[in-house]
Amino acid sequence: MSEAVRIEAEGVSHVYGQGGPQAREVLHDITVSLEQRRIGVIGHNGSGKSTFVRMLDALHVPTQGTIRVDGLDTATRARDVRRMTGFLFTDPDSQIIMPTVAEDVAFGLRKSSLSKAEIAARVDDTLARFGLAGHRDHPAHLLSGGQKQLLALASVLITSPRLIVMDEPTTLLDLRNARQIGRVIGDLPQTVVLATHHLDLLRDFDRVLVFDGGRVVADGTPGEAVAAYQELMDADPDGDLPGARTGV
Ligand SMILES: Nc1ncnc2c1ncn2[C@@H]1O[C@H](COP(=O)(O)OP(=O)(O)OP(=O)(O)O)[C@@H](O)[C@H]1O
Repeated sequence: MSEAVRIEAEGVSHVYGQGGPQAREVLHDITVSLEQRRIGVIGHNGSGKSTFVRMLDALHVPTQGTIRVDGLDTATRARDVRRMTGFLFTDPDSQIIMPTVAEDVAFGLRKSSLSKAEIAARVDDTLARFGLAGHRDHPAHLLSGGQKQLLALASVLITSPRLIVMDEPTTLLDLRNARQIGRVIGDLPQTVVLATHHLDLLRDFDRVLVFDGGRVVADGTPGEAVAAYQELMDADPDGDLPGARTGV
């Protein structure tokens, strides 16, 4: 197993629409240092989870403060950070690039030094692992929502990134496929950061951050974090709550 990728956020704030009439600060002065292999991120809808995890792949850069991934400042070394990071979006349509399922999975290897035969073998293995072998030549956009999420994960994993960041990757999945993703995540040798409302996926995680109103309000084991999250909900029963889904 490779060493965990260290992630350091120092005084990180983020404003959407900075300078404009709609400017809004949605992350406030976050400082955390993460060196575990499995990091969960939970919190209410709109609490800032997506904004934070997107920063780990330099999709957003902080308006104040710095994020370092493996020592690289995401604001100045975005390309290097992206090279080591695989990002899984909630909406799989946003990352399906190629017409067929097999072509989409192979896309990530287009710049590798592998031969055509080696790429084909890797694609076949990956499709089998995600239950997509029977859809090899299927138009990717015609898969079901859940199959598309599996395809998106397969396409990210085939490139073997050192850090995998996932933003609610199980929203469209049925129980069986959500469990499958849970197992896949459990077996990954890489560092994983997972933002999710599926709290059960985090059961074996090393560390879970709880976001509320753009701040990290709790940080601990999955048990501690989920308890803190439930306390938040109890304290604000009329808030805009996602309904913590369990049973995955
Ligand atoms: N591109 C954007 N422009 C302006 N505001 C945004 C943008 N993206 C997110 N926001 C706002 O930032 C705040 C945090 O959103 P974010 O998506 O990070 O929350 P979240 O915790 O991931 O929510 P959810 O659980 O619903 O996905 C929200 O109030 C949201 O409306």
